[in-house]
Amino acid sequence: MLGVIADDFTGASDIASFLVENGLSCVQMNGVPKAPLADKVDAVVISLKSRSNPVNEAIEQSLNAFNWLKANGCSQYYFKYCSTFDSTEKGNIGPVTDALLDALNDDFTVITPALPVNGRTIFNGYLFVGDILLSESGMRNHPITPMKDANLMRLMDAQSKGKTGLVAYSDVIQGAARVKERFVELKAQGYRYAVVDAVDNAQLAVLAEAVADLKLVTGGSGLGAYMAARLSGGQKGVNAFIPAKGKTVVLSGSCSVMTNKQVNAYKAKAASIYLDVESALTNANYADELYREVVKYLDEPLAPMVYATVPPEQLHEIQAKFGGDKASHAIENTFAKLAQRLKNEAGVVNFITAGGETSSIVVQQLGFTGFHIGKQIAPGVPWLKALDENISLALKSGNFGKEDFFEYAQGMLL
Ligand SMILES: Nc1ncnc2c1ncn2[C@@H]1O[C@H](COP(=O)(O)OP(=O)(O)OP(=O)(O)O)[C@@H](O)[C@H]1O
Ligand SMILES: O=C(O)[C@@H](O)C(=O)CO
Repeated sequence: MLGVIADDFTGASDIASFLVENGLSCVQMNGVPKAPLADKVDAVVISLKSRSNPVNEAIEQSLNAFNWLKANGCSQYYFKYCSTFDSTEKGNIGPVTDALLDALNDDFTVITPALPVNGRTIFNGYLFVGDILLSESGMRNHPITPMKDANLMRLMDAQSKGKTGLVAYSDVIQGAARVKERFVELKAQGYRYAVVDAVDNAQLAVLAEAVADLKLVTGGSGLGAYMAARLSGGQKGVNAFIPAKGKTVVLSGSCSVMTNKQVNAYKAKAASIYLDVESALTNANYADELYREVVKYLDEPLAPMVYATVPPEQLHEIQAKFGGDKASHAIENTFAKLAQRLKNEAGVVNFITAGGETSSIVVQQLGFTGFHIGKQIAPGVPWLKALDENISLALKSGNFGKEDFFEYAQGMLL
C-alpha cells in the first residue's frame, strides 16, 4: 500500500484524485486517524496542515502520519508538497523530507514538484509555471510562502541537511535504467536528494519506474499519478461519484492569480460577499454577520461566495497594515466559524473552497474523519464526499481550475 503524507488539504485531494484516476482505490484521511484503517485500499492519503507551521510542528505531524501509515501496512511513502514548492528558507519541505528519510533509515530521495498538466515543469533543476520561472510567476507574491527563486537545488539546499543534485533531462529521456544509474552516481558523490527534470508526462512515466524501489518519494501530484498508473497496470478509475445538488457555498481565501480571475468571473454571476480583514481582526461577531448575509442567498440558482481574495497590490497593503500572519489567521478563523454555522444551522451540503490553507482550516473545523474521492472538476481538484456525513466538498488549490471553476463545479452536481 502506498502511504501519502500531504502538507495541505487541497494538495491531498489533488494527489488522491490522480491516484484514483489512475486505477488505485484510495481514501483521504483528515489528519492522522485515531482508529486503524477501516477499508482495504491501495493507497491512503493523509492531509495535514503542515506547510506553513513552525518546522518542529510540521515534523511532528508528518512523523505521526508516517507511523500511522506504517502501522496500517504501507510499504512505500510519498511526501506530497505543492507543485510550486511552497516553502520558506527554513522549510518545511526540507526538514520534513529529512525526518521521513531518518524514520525510514534511508538516505536518498527525489524532489519532483512537476505537474505538466497544470503547467509546472522542471528543466535544469529550474521550476517553471507555464512558460515563466516560478520566481517570475504570481507565486512571488504569495501571502505566506513567496517564491523568489526557481532553482530547486538552491531551494532545497537552503532548508535541508544534505546536498541536492540533478538528474537532467538528457538523462531522463534515456529511460529508467539511466535515471537509476544517476541515483547511484549522485549518492556516491554524497548527494541526499535528486531534483529530476520533467518537462512533460513522458519523463514522469520514466521516473515512476525509476523510483519503484525507493522507500520515500517526494513531489507534487504529477509523479504520484504515474506511480499509480504503474501500480495499477495502466487501469483507469471507475465509479468516481458526482455529488447531488443542494445548498452550496463558495469560500475563497486564496490570492493566487487564477483565484483572482475565478472570483472576478463569479462575482459577475452570483451573490458575493467580501470578507474584510479589518473586521475579521476587530469584530468578534464578524463571522455571525457574514452568516446572516450568506443565508439570504442560499436558494439562488448559483451559490453565494464569500471571498477574501484580493490582487497583489491590495494584499501587500493589507499585510503592511495588519501583519501577514495576523491577517491570515483572522481570515482563516472567520472562514472556519462561518463554515461551521453554514453546515450546522443552514444545512449547507456542498462546500467549494479555494486555497490550501483556507481549505485545510475549513475542513478541520467541520471535523470530518476523511473523504471518498469523486470525479475531477479540473485536473487535481476532485469532488470529495465525507466518510461519515452526507457533505461534499471541492478543495481547490490556489492556481488550479479554469476561470469558470466555481460555476462549472456547481454545473456538475446531479
Ligand atoms: N485579503 C487578504 N489579506 C491578507 N491575507 C489574505 C487575504 N486573503 C487571503 N489571505 C490569506 O492568504 C493565505 C492564502 O493561502 P491559501 O493556501 O489559502 O491559498 P493559496 O496559497 O493560493 O492556495 P494553495 O496553497 O492551494 O496554492 C491564507 O492564509 C489567507 O487567509
Ligand atoms: O501541488 C499543487 O499545486 C497543489 O496540490 C497544492 O499543493 C496547492 O496547495
